[in-house]
Amino acid sequence: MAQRLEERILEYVKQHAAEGDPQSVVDHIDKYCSQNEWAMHVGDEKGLILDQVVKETNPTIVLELGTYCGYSATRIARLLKPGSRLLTVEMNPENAAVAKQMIQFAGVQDKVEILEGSTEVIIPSLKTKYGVDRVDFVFIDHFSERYTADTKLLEECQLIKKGSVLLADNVVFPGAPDFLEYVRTCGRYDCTYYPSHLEYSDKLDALEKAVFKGP
Ligand SMILES: O=c1[nH]cnc2c(O)cc(-c3ccc(F)cc3)c(-c3ccc(F)cc3)c12
Ligand SMILES: [Mg+2]
Repeated sequence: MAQRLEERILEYVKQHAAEGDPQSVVDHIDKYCSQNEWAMHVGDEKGLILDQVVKETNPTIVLELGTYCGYSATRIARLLKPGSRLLTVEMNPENAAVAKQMIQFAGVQDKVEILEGSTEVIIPSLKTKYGVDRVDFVFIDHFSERYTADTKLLEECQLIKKGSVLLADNVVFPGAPDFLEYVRTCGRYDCTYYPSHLEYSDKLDALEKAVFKGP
């Protein structure tokens, strides 16, 4: 029995999912975490909303804050057109190691780059170190306490331009009240609220979409 929950999830995927099939990886993570052990992936219900927003945005450069096991990176990458990239930031090295293997198994490694470190350090280095000019879509799913500061950092670093889409998980549970307040009142975002449920649970949760209108 693997020591860590995240390693048990990876093991289950490797033994049961179809290698090279991102949908199969996503489905098997959902199966394991709804039937065996709860884990904090965005999940299947909120995942369908994520899919819809990714499809309508059709992004070339995606930034994800909070990789965890690579569930949402796999979910997003499976929808990206050829030549597009997903950069995902994870500060926990053990989770990053699991995510690397998960993404490899799913066969989306050519589209996904895992950046190990904290967002406050990595975001300011995206232009210089990772050759990013702008990001078209940001999935915010790391720590709700960092949502507002990192959103302001994306603005200050001029990484988001008119039309860039932010989508934040957990705005109800655990909740991100200052983030909702900021994007809804600063005048620079068009916001949409998507009520849903906490992954693998009947607790209420929601996603917030914030489309940048420009500085
Ligand atoms: O931290 C999270 N990052 C990204 N997504 C999360 C998510 O989708 C769900 C949860 C979550 C966990 C347990 C629970 F009862 C309710 C919600 C968390 C989270 C919150 C506080 C914690 F202390 C540890 C985990 C995160
Ligand atoms: Mg989440």
